Amino acid sequence: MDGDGVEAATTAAWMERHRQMYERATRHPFTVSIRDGTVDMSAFKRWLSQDYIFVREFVAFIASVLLKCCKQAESSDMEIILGGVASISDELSWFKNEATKWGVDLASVSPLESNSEYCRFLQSFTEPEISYVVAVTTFWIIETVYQDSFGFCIEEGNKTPPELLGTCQRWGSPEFKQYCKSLQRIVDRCLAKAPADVVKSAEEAFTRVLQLEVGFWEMSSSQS
Ligand SMILES: Cc1ncc(CN)c(N)n1
Repeated sequence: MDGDGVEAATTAAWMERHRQMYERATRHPFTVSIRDGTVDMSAFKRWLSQDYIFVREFVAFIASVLLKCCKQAESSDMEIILGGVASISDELSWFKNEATKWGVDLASVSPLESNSEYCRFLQSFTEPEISYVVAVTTFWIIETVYQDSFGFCIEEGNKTPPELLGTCQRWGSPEFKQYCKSLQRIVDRCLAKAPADVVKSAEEAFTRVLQLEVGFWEMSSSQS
């Protein structure tokens, strides 16, 4: 509690507690190399093709968050999460267009190990035992890592190659930042009412996403 008796936001406290891990996920050498203009284009293309596979799995994940939301949450949450479902269709088309632009054949791509691991994690959310609070926390931090990572690539002083600005704006835009903020408000509201064991599981999911995101960037940079 702060001096006014208001509960400090839990997500802000986690960001502080796990700051190093958060920085590793959002200031990874791969995305920093986009910002400083030294990105290896074969790594970029690998990221693009692997992320297309990820996003296809992410569709089912968001659908599972929406389902849990409809069963357990306030109706205003549903409209925000539904916005995420709507924009994912656009995201898939975007990946297909980019792949054509970069000469990447999406049909011949198989998931690399770190991607498969992340996809298995997403699939685990279809289990009905996983609560809405943990699921929406996971959704928020997955989106936030991309928002922060790519937002940095278009901040002042960037040397991002012009042909990659569209990619960075996709997740770094002020609109997407606002979307992530609205998810964060949902998460904080839910966590404030959740029992301690659920808050603990949500924090574990938060740190797990940060690890998986680092693994995803590493895989993109090095094909491991
Ligand atoms: C690995 C990963 N993490 C997050 C996002 C953002 N939807 C993404 N496309 N891919």
